[in-house]
Order: sequence, then C-alpha cells, then structure tokens
Amino acid sequence: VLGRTKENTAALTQLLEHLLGLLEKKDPQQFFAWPVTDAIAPGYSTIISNPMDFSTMKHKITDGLYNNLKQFQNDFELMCKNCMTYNQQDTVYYKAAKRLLHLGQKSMVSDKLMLLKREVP
Ligand SMILES: CC(=O)c1cc(-c2ccccn2)c2ncccn12
Repeated sequence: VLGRTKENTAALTQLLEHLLGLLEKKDPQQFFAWPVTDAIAPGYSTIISNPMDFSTMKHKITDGLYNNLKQFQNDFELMCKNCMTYNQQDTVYYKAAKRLLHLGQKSMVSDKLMLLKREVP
C-alpha cells in the first residue's frame, strides 16, 4: 500500500533472488528451468493457459514485476500446478512438481519467519 522506495525495492529483489536460488536447487533435473515447448510436450500451449518457469520468474524479478512475496509465491505455485495439470500422476514430471511444490512452500515459510524476525518492512 505504501509507495515503493528504492530501498524496499532493492530489499525485495534481494529476497526474491535468494528464494529463487533455493527453489532452483530443488529442481536438479531442471524440468522447471525453461518454458515448456509444444515440441517436448504435445498440445501444451492449448492445455496450459498461464505457463510459468524459473527463467520467467527471474526476468520478472529483474523487471521489478513482483510487488511482494505473495505474487512470487503465486507464480511458483502456478508453475507446479501447471505441471500437475498437463502431466499424468504416474509421470516423472508430475511427481517432481508435487515434491517441488511442498519443499518450496516449506523453504519459503521458514524464510518468511526469518523475515519477520528481521522486521523487514
Ligand atoms: C514442467 C513440465 O511439464 C515438463 C518439463 C519437461 C522437460 C524439461 C526439460 C527437459 C525435458 N523435459 C517436460 N517434458 C515433457 C512434458 C512435460 N515437461
């Protein structure tokens, strides 16, 4: 609600880049590193209306498109849920997304608690 100063934009950017790094480490196969193409996933662009991946999230951070932690978390959850929508439950991709979603939410909660301790605005 308050105007965004340069300082709190820089603080948010630093926090989101830190969190993105944590989340990317939980995807060692790099299934979520780049946008999914119709070439590797037939019909993907017709099934998934709002695609998301880590490289897009990185660009949104550097372009200042996240105003808060919640918007960043929403894109992370969108990315995982897209994967669990397109891929069948018995696939390596679905299982990786389910695992990533839970590990990622846990790591962001604990970082958020740290944030509260530091009383970052
Ligand atoms: C994220 C996702 O749905 C995904 C990533 C991949 C992927 C990503 C990198 C290398 C290989 N495959 C994929 N391949 C087929 C169907 C779905 N996917």
